[in-house]
Amino acid sequence: MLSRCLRTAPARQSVQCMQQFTRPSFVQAQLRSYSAAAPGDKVAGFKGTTGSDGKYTVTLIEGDGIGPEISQSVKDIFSAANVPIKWEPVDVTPTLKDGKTVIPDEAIDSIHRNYVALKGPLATPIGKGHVSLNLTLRRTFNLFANVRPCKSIAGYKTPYDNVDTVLIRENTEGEYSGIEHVVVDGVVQSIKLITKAASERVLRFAFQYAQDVGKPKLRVVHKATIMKMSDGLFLNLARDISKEFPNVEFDAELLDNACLRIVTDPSPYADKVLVMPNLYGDILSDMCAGLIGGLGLTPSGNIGDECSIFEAVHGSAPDIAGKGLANPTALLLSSIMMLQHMGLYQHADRIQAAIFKTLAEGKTITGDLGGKAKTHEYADAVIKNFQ
Ligand SMILES: NC(=O)C1=CN([C@@H]2O[C@H](COP(=O)(O)OP(=O)(O)OC[C@H]3O[C@@H](n4cnc5c(N)ncnc54)[C@H](O)[C@@H]3O)[C@@H](O)[C@H]2O)C=CC1
Ligand SMILES: O=C(O)CCC(=O)C(=O)O
Ligand SMILES: [Mg+2]
Repeated sequence: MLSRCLRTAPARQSVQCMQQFTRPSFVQAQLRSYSAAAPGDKVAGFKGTTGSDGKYTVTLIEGDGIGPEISQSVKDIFSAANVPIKWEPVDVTPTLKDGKTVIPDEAIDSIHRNYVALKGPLATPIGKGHVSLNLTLRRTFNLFANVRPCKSIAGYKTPYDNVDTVLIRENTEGEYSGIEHVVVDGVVQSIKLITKAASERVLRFAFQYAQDVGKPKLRVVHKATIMKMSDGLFLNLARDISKEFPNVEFDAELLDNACLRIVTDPSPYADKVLVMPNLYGDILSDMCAGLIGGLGLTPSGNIGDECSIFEAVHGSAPDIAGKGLANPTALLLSSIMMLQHMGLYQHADRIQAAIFKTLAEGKTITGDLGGKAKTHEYADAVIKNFQ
């Protein structure tokens, strides 16, 4: 890719091309070409290295609610598959420092050290209490792009069997900036912050992603008719950056229309990557999950230049927590994205094949999919399906 960039880019773009080249390996990983990770090897983009035991260390945040149950499934399956990683569990229970919510230094240091983490869902109190730890982690590590793929599961019947969307959500600002204040009693203001820097960063990532994964159409989902300045800036920057990617077809669609059209007929979205400001990606990704069978099935990757954190799209599911009812597939598929990011393609492919086989058989699936299996029974079935 670097040589292509240097060949085709005008001088003013060469710095950008270098930045593209140093983007995390997740994009390249999605090409699914196998690359062996030997002890000490450096996989392009992912900076972690194996220890003397030949294993990578990965930070594990088990999370709240169903988090420990679904994390256990990932641990059991990885252990049965002999994946060469060691988990480093960390506690992210927040503390107050100078009036601000902070995540313990040990957890932050662990992610900095390992460059990669798998995270269970973290609950956020409604209306008051600490700020979202999920957002805090994304901001702390500058995880600027949240990649949320959503694909129909073979054998699991839903109204459409051809859903294949990839949403890339700006992950550090927008409506999630958390800048809110009382203007006068009874009037509050919440600021949607859109910056050129953060927008350009996620847009370039999205164009590059679309090009690399063979979905060479990028669509910006926006509401620049109403938010003329904020979404307008995002959209205009996308138009400008599209000129750097002549091989990627670019267009734009209003958010409300995109919602209507995806639920009416998802097939025109299968050859595109969608990129959008933060809140739109949050909502649209839950909506797409609904089309394939629910939140128990959709993974995500929070991608940064240094570190990346992989997590399910769903939350802590307090309604089913502690009962062994949770579907661990979403976190498992997130861990597959993580393995691809780390260059461990063979392990990723093997586990992924076993997951899809188990779901397609339909004998040992969890209650959200109409089955009767407990979380651990489903995990055991996945292990039995290893080739
Ligand atoms: N990235 C994260 O860590 C996220 C955290 N949250 C937090 O999670 C908490 C609960 O949020 P909710 O709105 O209830 O959303 P939720 O995603 O936790 O649950 C929504 C519905 O989906 C079901 N569900 C979710 N995951 C499932 C799974 N793996 N298997 C089977 N069913 C599953 C739940 O039982 C519930 O009926 C909140 O405190 C919220 O702030 C919400 C979304 C993302
Ligand atoms: O942090 C939270 O409480 C919710 C985050 C969320 O919904 C998401 O990341 O999709
Ligand atoms: Mg959400």
